[in-house]
Amino acid sequence: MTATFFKYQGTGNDFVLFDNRTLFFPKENHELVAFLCNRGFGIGADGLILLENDDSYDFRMVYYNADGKEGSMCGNGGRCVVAFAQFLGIIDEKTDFIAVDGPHSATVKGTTVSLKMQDVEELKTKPNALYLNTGSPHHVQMVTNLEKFNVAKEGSKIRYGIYGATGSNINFVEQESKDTFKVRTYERGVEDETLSCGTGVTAVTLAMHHLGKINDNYANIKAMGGNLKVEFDYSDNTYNNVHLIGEAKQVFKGEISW
Ligand SMILES: N[C@@H](CCC[C@H](N)C(=O)O)C(=O)O
Repeated sequence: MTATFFKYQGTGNDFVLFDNRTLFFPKENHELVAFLCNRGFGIGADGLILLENDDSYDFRMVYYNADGKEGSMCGNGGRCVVAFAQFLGIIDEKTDFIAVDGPHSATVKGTTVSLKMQDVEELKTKPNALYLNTGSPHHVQMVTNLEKFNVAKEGSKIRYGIYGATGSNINFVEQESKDTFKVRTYERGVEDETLSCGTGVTAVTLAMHHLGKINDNYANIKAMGGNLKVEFDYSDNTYNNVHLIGEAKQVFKGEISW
């Protein structure tokens, strides 16, 4: 069959998107998803997102990692699917949608999307690191000289060595100033470093607050593919009103046959 696809990116985390409101996409064909995400043989992306109808929300987001398997929540993908929903005329500037980790609200202003993430209660201490779930599982580790750090090698070692078959996304972070952090992420399901990871920079921000490295209720994050801001409130040992804010852009539209 031949289908129209859209390519979006959020700070360099890139996705193939399909409007699947007619449910045409063969969702159980994981080899097809991996092919579409393949940078040599397919369209090329870190993940694939289906926008579908939902009875209770504006739309449903279904997310697959580049390996073809359905993933946990994708923060940058969430921002991209909100921009896509606006492009399709499903929403205006505000939305409530449903994803694998539950409901999300979001607002769009120009190309900037602010996405509300799940509340976070539990941060686990690991040797030299913290582990938390922001919709996806994340290991957060501070390093020095992040620019020279071998993220792919060290990330893969930790992802398989510490977290076993289920795995985790692995974030390396270096503080640049009072409220600004540089972050590089090894993504599970891509099994490589990506240019940015939304649930990852969210996890980094909450972890940095937990470690007393942030005094205010926000952090500016410099990912490899651009800048993001994470805002949050903290009360009763819970991080709530967590927002991931940054650009999400349509890159191109095309047709693909399989
Ligand atoms: N790129 C994503 C994270 C996607 C989820 C992840 N790779 C997983 O399933 O573990 C983001 O922006 O949050």
